[in-house]
Amino acid sequence: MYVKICGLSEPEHVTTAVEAGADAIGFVMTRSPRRVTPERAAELAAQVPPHVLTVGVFRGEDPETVRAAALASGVRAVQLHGRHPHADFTALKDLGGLLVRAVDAEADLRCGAYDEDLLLVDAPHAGSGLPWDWAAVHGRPSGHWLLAGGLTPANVTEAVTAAAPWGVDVSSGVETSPGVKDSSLIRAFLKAAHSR
Ligand SMILES: O=C(O)c1ccccc1NCC(=O)[C@H](O)[C@H](O)COP(=O)(O)O
Repeated sequence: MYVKICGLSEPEHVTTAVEAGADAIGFVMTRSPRRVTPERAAELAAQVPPHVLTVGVFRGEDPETVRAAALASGVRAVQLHGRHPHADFTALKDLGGLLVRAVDAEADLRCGAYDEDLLLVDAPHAGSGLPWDWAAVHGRPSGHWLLAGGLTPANVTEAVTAAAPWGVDVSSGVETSPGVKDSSLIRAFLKAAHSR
């Protein structure tokens, strides 16, 4: 099971996630309690070995703003939340990194429909930490896709059984309060997800 830990802002938590076997790490560079500047994301990304994907997370910014932040931070993937048109993905293709399209269950769930490499199927309000009806997407997305939204160390097994995703993504579920990550929760989430 592919696991992405999102919304990291402290070096300690980046180290924990890498050592506990995360496949990808996300840095939120849009309005959020987890927001980091591109410069801070660059410092954190410099700690990450090449086998772990670094992802810049955005919502609603225009492609040029996303491009500038991605280049300044050095992330190897860009994750776009919100109703971005196909053209925004096309415009970012030449960055050379992976493109992640983050959507809710009502959207087009064909991975690649917008030239993205990976689909992230999230709760209607990304980053809220609220669980949703994961079973509603069972068998619907095509290609490589991550399940997100309200996952925790305690419920990730149930969520994976319900939705049968290729991978999972967590942020709020490994926090003690919005934006404050916890190393023991990060380890517990990775252990539970990898036991699937
Ligand atoms: O984390 C945020 O505050 C955020 C704000 C705006 C767009 C995206 C945001 N987060 C995305 C993620 O961290 C994950 O992709 C996912 O939504 C995590 O969900 P959850 O575990 O429920 O926090």
